[in-house]
Amino acid sequence: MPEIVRRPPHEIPVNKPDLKNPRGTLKRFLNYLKPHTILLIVVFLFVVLSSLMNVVTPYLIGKIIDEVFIPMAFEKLFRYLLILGSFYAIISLSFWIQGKIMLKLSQEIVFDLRKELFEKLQRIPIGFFDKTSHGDVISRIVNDTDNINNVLANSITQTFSGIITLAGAAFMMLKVNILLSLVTFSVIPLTLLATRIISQRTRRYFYENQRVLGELNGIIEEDISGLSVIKIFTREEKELEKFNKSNENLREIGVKAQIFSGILGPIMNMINNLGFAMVSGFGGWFALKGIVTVGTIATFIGYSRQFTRPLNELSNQFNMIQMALASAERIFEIMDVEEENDDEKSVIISEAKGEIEFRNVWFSYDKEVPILKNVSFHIKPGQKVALVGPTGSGKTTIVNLLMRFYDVDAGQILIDGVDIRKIKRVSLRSIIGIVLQDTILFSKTVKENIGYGNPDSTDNEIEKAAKLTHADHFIKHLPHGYNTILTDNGEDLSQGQRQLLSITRVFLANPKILILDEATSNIDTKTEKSIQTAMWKLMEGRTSIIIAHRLNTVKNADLIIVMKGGEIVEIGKHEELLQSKGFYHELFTNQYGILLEENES
Ligand SMILES: Nc1ncnc2c1ncn2[C@@H]1O[C@H](COP(=O)(O)OP(=O)(O)OP(=O)(O)O)[C@@H](O)[C@H]1O
Repeated sequence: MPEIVRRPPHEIPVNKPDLKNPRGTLKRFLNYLKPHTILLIVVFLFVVLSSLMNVVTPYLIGKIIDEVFIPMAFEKLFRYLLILGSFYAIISLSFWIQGKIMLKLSQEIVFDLRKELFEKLQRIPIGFFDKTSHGDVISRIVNDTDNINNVLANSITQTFSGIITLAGAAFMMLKVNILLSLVTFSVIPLTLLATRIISQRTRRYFYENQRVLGELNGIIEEDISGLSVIKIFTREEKELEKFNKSNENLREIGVKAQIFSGILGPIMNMINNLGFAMVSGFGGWFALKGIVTVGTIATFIGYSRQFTRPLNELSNQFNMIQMALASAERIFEIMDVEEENDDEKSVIISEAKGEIEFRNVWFSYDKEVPILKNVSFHIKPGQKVALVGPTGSGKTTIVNLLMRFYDVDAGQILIDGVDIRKIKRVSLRSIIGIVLQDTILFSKTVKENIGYGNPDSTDNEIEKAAKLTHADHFIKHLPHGYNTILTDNGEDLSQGQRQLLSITRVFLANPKILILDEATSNIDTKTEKSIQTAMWKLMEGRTSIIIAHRLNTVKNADLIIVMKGGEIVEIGKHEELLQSKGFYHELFTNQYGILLEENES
């Protein structure tokens, strides 16, 4: 099961974003916004409109008090109320419109990003996943795009409107009364200080909270996937202890995080109230002295509220934008991975004969420790070749190279005399069929799974193939026969049944070259017999390489290639190799000693 690297939900980063190239990333990201320039301008205009109108409302309220209530000139009241009411209505409408546009736009952009990422994944060489965990890639496609979505939908407009409101309110205040402006501004340092101290702590606790949550998720995930092993080794108590410790940690840190984040609101309220009190106190004093009007005091009470809100929010929004940039950086990292590109002159092999040759092949996964050392062999069309050797000797690596999941460091691999680097990958891979030990099936119907490599095949062809491999028998007994939907890699089938399906799938694809990884695990004898029969049937008329674990296979093979430590140590037929009493003989008597004696007797 792939390890899923959990990144936090959009609001709280696990780690502080570590941006490598924020400018470059931003510039590149803006390209995704370019097609939506007109809509963005519309949104921007609405943001400016609503923010400016918002800034004017306290001024209007002050005016109503000074011009309507104080002189008791109520005939003007209706006009003012109409203006104020229209302002509020336009502000709300504008918020609604900008929110709607940004929501739609962010979904569209994220849809494109996810699509581009997934398409890219199909073109990335398999070697990429040796260095990057599956979980990390999943996290980039799901969580990082989600971060961007949230910032696009909310933070951009909020940041703009925050800046405009701050600047607008400051401008209006200074215009109306400088003295009261200074009184209102005097709480700014307190607001900034409180936000800074509390946010820093809250963020730290939230980082920690997410880390422990990730740890707990990891424990649960591992426990569920390894449940049978836990039970076999009776480790339930220990696992429970581990879980309880992590759960307790999460509780403690969760309480701290929530308490601290909850403190900010009341403290800000207190500072706001202090601001109100100061504005009212000084305002009253100034009013008595005739420096300001009562309306001006009301105006300033309104502004002091408008002023502190963006002050609190802007730093938060800035953090979110940074996080989204970090997410964009991680997404672009995948988009920049070098792709599997075919050489321009590469060819398509339409009628393959199935001849395979490895010529002095050297290969290493990390370009340091050689895994295959000067491997050479030649397989004639239609030959059945068994690949044997101890674990880690390089058998799977040979298959990986033949499929061009990796390229050789030195030497050549030829199919029908053509270097495989000169064959288009799609063509190469369609010549070769693989049946792996760890069968991969998809959450589709049995029928679709069998026809996976051959989507145009008819129901008749699928059933015919299944009959030939004897998979038909068990498929018919499934709840919905060929239309049964398999779940979670065919978890509801036995291992043998999964293998029979995978053999049938390759059968239908009808490749010229076949690679079979024989199952080593215990399958009941009846199914094993079916699988063996199916495999031999599949091999008819095809060049086959079998990573062999069974005596029957090696005995009946046309050629046996014996690997040891990345080298070919012997090549020959079963009897010849046994007689020469070399490594094959040793391997056999060690591994299959009893079987061999039984067979010989
Ligand atoms: N993706 C990889 N990255 C780095 N090293 C790898 C990778 N895959 C395999 N190796 C290393 O290459 C060597 C050969 O592995 P390979 O899987 O080819 O052996 P094998 O003969 O198929 O073994 P087994 O019979 O156990 O399947 C091993 O030492 C292994 O650790």
